[in-house]
Amino acid sequence: MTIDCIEMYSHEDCQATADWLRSQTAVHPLVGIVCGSGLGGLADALKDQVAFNYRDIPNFPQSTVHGHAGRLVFGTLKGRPCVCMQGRFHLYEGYPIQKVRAPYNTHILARASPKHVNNTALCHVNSLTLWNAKARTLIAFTPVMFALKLKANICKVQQFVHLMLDQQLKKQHKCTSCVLGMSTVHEVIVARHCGMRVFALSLITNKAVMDYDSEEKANHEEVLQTGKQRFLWSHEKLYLTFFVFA
Ligand SMILES: O=P(O)(O)O[C@@H]1C[C@H](O)[C@@H](CO)O1
Ligand code: HPA
Repeated sequence: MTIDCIEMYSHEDCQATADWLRSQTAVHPLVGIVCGSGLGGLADALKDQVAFNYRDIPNFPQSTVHGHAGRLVFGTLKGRPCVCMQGRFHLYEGYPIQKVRAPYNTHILARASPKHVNNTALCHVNSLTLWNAKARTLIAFTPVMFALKLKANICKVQQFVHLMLDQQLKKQHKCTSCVLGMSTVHEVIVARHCGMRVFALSLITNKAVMDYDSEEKANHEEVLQTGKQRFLWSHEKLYLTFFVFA
């Protein structure tokens, strides 16, 4: 861990980011949504939008993944102030954990598993590194799944353990009742650490590569495509659901 990392993402830096955003918009969000791959269109549902490119926000990381627009969009949904991240940050982009977690010191997200497994602990990456390393475990998600089943007639909603993998670790686990991801867990840890309530939905986009010997990787185009197709017919209800529990 270098001194640079510590200095770059200090409390003061996060405060400066938050202060800058507050000075630019009168919207004070009650809810924040991190739009995952293929789900950036969620932000388009916001009314009275005020949007910022990540590159214009002080101390903010940049999106490098295809399909992640790199915009922070403030507005209202069903009359409630909200902010959407069109683009999230991943360890596989080469970002240190301080950068991946930076936006959540300031606000949230979107995926659904009541528990998660932080597989990146295997390579000594802890979201609370240099911050509060003692707070390693948590009850991650607000228990809304049963209510969600009643309220939202979207796809099939099921509870799964969310298993986070780095690209390099993709073959290390045989997990039968898991959804796999490359994000979310660090976001949840930091948001919970900050006292936020978290609700996460995972859209199942593809069949995971589970063959230990396979060189195959998740097909990002397939992930984006599935996201777009599902989003087209489900976003109205999805949004209703978010806001019932905000
Ligand atoms: O936004 P997330 O991180 O959920 O998107 C998934 C995981 C990888 O970033 C990418 C793989 O195609 O999509
Ligand atoms: O196949 C996958 N593996 C891990 N994370 C993912 N996120 C979308 N698809 C995948």
